[in-house]
Amino acid sequence: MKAAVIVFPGSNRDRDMIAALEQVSGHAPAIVWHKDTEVPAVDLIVLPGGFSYGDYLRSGAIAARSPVMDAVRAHADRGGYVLGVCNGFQILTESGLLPGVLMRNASLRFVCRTVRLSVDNADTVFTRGYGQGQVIDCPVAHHDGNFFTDPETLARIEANGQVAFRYAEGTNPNGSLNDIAGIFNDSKTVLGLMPHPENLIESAHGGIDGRALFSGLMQVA
Ligand SMILES: NC(=O)CC[C@H](N)C(=O)O
Repeated sequence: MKAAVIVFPGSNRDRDMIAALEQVSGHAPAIVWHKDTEVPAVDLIVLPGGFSYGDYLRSGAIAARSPVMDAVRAHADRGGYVLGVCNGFQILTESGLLPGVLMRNASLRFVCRTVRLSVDNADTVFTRGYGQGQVIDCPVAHHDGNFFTDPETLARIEANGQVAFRYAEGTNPNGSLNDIAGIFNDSKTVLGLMPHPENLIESAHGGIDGRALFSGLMQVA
């Protein structure tokens, strides 16, 4: 599995993501600046967390229009894997690669804590390291994580197995519709999620529940 991590001005989880990918796969990912117009030939492109462009306008809105995003879209159109975490998820919705929007948290507060997630669809490349319905710990740190969409799109996402993770056990930190924490595109090759699995990779992090996402992904040649 070859991976590339895109870095935007204001990304701050890029180093954590690079470390997680390297630790689980044994290979350092390519690092691509958002102004580049080409991404090396890789299996997986990752949009990391952070505050791209200071979250001005809307979180992820300006990054979604960065020069590199045409190459990310072309990769996704070819069926290449794309993972967006937190600000990366926001960039994926803002660029139309995933449906819905991420609104301000219902509390109007920045939330930084560990939540519980249930794995809603374990039959994908991203989630096959988990059991169906498995409940895991995962940290969140965001102010715009409140997933929202129109009723027709929500029904389609639900019917098509596009919900990857749901906040479990009353831990929804932001008011997301149907407790949605992460979704896939229609073909399950693009995943966006608000929690940070890259921050639960080794026991020094306080747990390793995020590791199976990366080890499952790395099974791709
Ligand atoms: N940790 C992050 O990626 C933060 C995401 C985003 N800037 C927010 O606060 O909503």
